[in-house]
Amino acid sequence: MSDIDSSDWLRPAENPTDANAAGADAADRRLDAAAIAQASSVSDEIEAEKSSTIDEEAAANNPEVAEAVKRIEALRQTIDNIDGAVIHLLAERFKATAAVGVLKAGAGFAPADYKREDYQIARLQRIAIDAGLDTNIAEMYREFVVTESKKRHKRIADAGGDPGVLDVFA
Ligand SMILES: C=C(O[C@@H]1C=C(C(=O)O)C=C[C@H]1O)C(=O)O
Repeated sequence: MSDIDSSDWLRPAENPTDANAAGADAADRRLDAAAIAQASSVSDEIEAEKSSTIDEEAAANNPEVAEAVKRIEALRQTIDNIDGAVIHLLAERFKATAAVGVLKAGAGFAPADYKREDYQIARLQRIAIDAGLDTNIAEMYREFVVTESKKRHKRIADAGGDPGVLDVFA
């Protein structure tokens, strides 16, 4: 059984510095709790807005709307393909990190490796900039997957290195 306390590995973000600031340390780019809270309050606002269902009927009497509907439908097919690919990639990522969790539990390593995380933060920021992606999105993605992966490492360690406790380990 692991005696690792979650406060040792679920490190709170240390710094509210703008994630886009050039030259900031990796630790400065970590999302802080306030940024996460702000992002979720914005999504609550969006949630509260009205929703529209786009369908052929709405476009029936207006060729401009009909054209917009056609383009939205084509873009949605691309969006659906991307979402499917992302889920496949996440499945593979969590299988790999679960396998790392088994090795760490066997070797007596803690779930977190902050040196590795700092490398990942800096790398993903560079990739996001090159790709034209908001660097906050890259950091939100990283924060999500790494936090989930460490939770699973802890579960594996608590189960004596048994990955059977996870539903994602193939
Ligand atoms: C998977 C690992 O464990 C943790 C999870 C990481 C991840 O999900 O990429 C990265 C570093 C660690 O804090 C690892 O050490 O490689």
